[in-house]
Amino acid sequence: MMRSVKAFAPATVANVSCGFDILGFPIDAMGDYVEVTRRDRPGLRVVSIEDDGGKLPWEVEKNTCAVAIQAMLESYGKQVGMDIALRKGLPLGSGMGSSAASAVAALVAANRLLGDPFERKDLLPFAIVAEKAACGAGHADNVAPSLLGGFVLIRDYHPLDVIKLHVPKGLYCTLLHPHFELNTSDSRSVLRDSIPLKHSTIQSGNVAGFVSGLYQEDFELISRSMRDVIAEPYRAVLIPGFYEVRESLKAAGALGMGISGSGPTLFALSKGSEQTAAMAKAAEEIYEGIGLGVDVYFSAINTVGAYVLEEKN
Ligand SMILES: Nc1ncnc2c1ncn2[C@@H]1O[C@H](COP(=O)(O)OP(=O)(O)OP(=O)(O)O)[C@@H](O)[C@H]1O
Ligand SMILES: N[C@@H](CCO)C(=O)O
Repeated sequence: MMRSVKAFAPATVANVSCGFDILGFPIDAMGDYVEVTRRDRPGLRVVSIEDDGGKLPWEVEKNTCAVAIQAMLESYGKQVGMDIALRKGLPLGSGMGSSAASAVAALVAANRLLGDPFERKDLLPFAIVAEKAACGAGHADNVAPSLLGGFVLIRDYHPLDVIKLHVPKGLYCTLLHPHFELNTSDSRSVLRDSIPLKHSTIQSGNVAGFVSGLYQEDFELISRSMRDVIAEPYRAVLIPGFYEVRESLKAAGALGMGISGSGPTLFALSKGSEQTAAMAKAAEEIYEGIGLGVDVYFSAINTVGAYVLEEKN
């Protein structure tokens, strides 16, 4: 019987401009690490949290690692005692799916500790419960790609219908993380409850175009489809320099760009990695001008999702 398991879950870009709450992909560049260790008594404990600046909750009903594992154990039907150790590789409130990565890494580790009773896709509802605990909304467009890898479409939430999409060769992602926090719940609160019919038409056309572009490996179609009329117009005002950075990234060769998840990180897709240095330089100059530090990450699209790093007997 396994005594402890450590797993990694990648950061994710949710929405991908046109797919609000229904589209996302993971990146290779970074993620969260969770180790779960069996204990003699039933019950979960968060025993360590590193690299969170002391900001994350240790309570099992609040930390997404524990919330997710608890939901899994309820479905498993047996209370197994586990100690949970979390190392944050992702900045908080960044728009890179940080709460999701914690939950997914915890689930993959705990599932393996139990001998993998759940298939990968069957862990998703437990991760959604955790996401709801963290930001008030049970959106799956961070947890699903972090768990499954590649572009993932959430066709429906009730019941869950999640589809892994084709990843074209040579598609590359640049992430720009300006140094301030924007919580998902805050940037969801600026959104409208209803959208005009014409916006629904525009958005549906673009999400269909984007998915077709992936399968046809048609980078021009992907580029044309990266437009968001639902969330971006309301959220852009929360992100200093958004429109300037957008113009500079496009001029430097991005296929398209947008807000990663709920921001403030911005992402750009490109064909290959040749343009990424120019994109980063252009954006860095703009952020410097507005007095904001920025971290830049380059990554291929992660196609495998979360994985087990280490098992101890
Ligand atoms: N392991 C965790 N347990 C509990 N809360 C967490 C955990 N990791 C992050 N959070 C919190 O969850 C909230 C949701 O933010 P999160 O950091 O996931 O958003 P994000 O990185 O901006 O991602 P996105 O916009 O892509 O959802 C933040 O308040 C963050 O501090
Ligand atoms: N789809 C979610 C993702 C949050 O990362 C949102 O845009 O609020």
